[in-house]
Amino acid sequence: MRNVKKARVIYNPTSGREAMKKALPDVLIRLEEAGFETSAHATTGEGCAKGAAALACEREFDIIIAAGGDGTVNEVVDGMATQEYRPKLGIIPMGTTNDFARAIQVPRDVEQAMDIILAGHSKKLDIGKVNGHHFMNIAGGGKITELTYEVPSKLKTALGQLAYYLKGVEMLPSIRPTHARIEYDGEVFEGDLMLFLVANTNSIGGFEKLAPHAEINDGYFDLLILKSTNIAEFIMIANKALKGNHIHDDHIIYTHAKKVSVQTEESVQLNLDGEYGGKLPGTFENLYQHIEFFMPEE
Ligand SMILES: Nc1ncnc2c1ncn2[C@@H]1O[C@H](COP(=O)(O)OP(=O)(O)OP(=O)(O)O)[C@@H](O)[C@H]1O
Repeated sequence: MRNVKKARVIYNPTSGREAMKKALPDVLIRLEEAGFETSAHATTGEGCAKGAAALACEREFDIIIAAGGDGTVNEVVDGMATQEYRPKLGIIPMGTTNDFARAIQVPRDVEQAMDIILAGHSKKLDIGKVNGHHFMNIAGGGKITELTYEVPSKLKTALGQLAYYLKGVEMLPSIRPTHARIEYDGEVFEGDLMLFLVANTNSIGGFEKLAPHAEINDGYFDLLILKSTNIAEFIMIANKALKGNHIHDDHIIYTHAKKVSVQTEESVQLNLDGEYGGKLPGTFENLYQHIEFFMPEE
């Protein structure tokens, strides 16, 4: 009997104003027409996409398609990362934030995203791991990064990314530095910092130039440490960051690293791809070319 290839679509029915509910039949038809035996899994809440992705690996699907926002892609990657067999992964960006899709040049258009998957060009990309969780874009900590998930998700949906910034500005006066020790590939920073970021891509919620040298398949993170500043300096550096000019500032350490260990005296939350990711301490490891993604040919 002919060996038919199998595709599993894992989608968040609530993301992007429920857009996938309407798009799903066409997605399934296109996959079937391309020769895939296709099935779909609608997520029901937190952790669901992770479990579905792990199962699709165990059942040896040929491809997985994650349809949703960064949260859904993160869960799918997290579910796949610990599996021995990992199918190729396609993305249909549907969320409020689709930073990772943007990083790999997958447009927020179902037809075009499907064109990319069915064209079949794929690339093995790095992902990050910390304390047993995985991330594709960015991990970070420090009082400022704790802002992002204090924005209620309803507000996030209604106002999109603007909500992050409004909340950020409102919170600025309460941002304090944190004492930390960071070891990165044999070097050490010890001192007060406002935030640290461990970036895998340069696509970070509107700040496209925050980690301007980040390459997604080189086995390295971009590590960015913002040392202690006052509010005026902080705003000045944030403005520079919009253009990528912050990396030469005296308050910034910006370098490459494969492995980064962070310890803090006080309790600091971790942010993984924009969501709460547990607490420090943590050791960030770059998993070199760990997952193969469908993406446009360069
Ligand atoms: N059926 C569901 N109902 C409610 N929440 C869900 C459902 N399925 C998944 N989720 C939650 O949605 C999160 C991912 O959202 P995703 O990133 O795909 O979309 P989004 O539009 O960016 O979401 P948000 O507006 O919350 O940022 C998952 O981590 C999960 O907790």
